[in-house]
Amino acid sequence: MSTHIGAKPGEIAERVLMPGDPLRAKWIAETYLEDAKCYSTVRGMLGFTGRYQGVEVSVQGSGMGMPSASIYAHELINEYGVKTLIRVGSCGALTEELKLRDVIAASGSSTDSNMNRMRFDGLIDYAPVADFGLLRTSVDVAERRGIPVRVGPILAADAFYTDRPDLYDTLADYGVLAVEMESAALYTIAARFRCRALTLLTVSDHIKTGEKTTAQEREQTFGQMVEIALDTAIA
Ligand SMILES: O=P(O)(O)O[C@H]1O[C@H](CO)[C@@H](O)[C@H]1O
Ligand SMILES: O=c1cc[nH]c(=O)[nH]1
Repeated sequence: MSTHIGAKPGEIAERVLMPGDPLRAKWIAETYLEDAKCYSTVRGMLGFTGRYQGVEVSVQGSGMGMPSASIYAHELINEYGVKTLIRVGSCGALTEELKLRDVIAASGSSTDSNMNRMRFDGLIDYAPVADFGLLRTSVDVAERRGIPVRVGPILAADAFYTDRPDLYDTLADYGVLAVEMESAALYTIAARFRCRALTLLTVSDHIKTGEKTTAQEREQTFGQMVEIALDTAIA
């Protein structure tokens, strides 16, 4: 096992879906994977491997925020040989062009996190981006399934609760669609270790209208996003 994942070598597939919520990981495994087996319960951050349309796929909870997600992405890639990571998360919409439950494919991820400033010595504003092949496949897959997907940039924020909602409006003026808390770190780590990463999101909250889904809905009802992620993972 690695420091934070209790799997033996070979128990994790090369393709991994990564929700923040470990119970969403359980729901995905139980709903979509054949012969799903739990390979890790360390810290309650559940991980499962099973088969989707005959292909081995794993689902690993990553926790909330970039420090937590970075640990799982790093260990999955460097200790378990994972090559493809697709985050399946919830997000807050920053623009009224989006509504609750819309699905987003995040082409790029701005961030207020200091993690990359440290990485690049404060000298470069690195631009974390999705793997183009995965992004393109996800759009094709969604089209085939008849699921509308909005492709565009998002914000990966350190804080869920902000004192600066005005910055969200400014970002929306620059085309940023939504806010979540992991994608910039995921894209950066995947680039660093030459893996492929994509973030798919479902709008769980609307920052402009105040509408929101329940915790149970965030855990168990974002099926369209998961179906796009699984089809993309095995393509
Ligand atoms: O639903 P998940 O994947 O956890 O994603 C979003 O939800 C959490 C905040 O509620 C953060 O992790 C954010 O990125
Ligand atoms: O990070 C997140 C996730 C969902 N909704 C938000 O407002 N922020």
